[in-house]
Amino acid sequence: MSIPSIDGYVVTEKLGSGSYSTVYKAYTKVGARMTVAVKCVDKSSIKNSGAAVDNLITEIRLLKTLTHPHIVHMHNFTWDDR
Ligand SMILES: Nc1ncnc2c1ncn2[C@@H]1O[C@H](COP(=O)(O)OP(=O)(O)OP(=O)(O)O)[C@@H](O)[C@H]1O
Repeated sequence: MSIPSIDGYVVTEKLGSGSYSTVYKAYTKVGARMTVAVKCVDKSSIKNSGAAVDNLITEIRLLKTLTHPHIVHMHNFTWDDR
């Protein structure tokens, strides 16, 4: 996946990748430049796998609710065409 364009963020480099995702380093455009990790899941990579879609939705649902110093905090979630 090429470096994605994401509203509100300047994406600077690739940090790593998982089974269905690529994670990028980015910072917020507005206000203090908060550095974040942006996890991008390519829809085409999961469209034929019901289990992968279920896992993704579970991950999003859990990360929305979990607050713990040893668990990464999800600030934002969005869909786009890809
Ligand atoms: N918050 C983060 N900060 C820095 N690097 C990260 C962060 N989150 C993920 N990464 C990097 O991106 C890689 C892939 O992240 P991802 O969350 O998809 O991994 P995973 O959950 O281990 O993969 P899988 O989906 O295969 O289980 C990680 O191994 C790590 O190198």
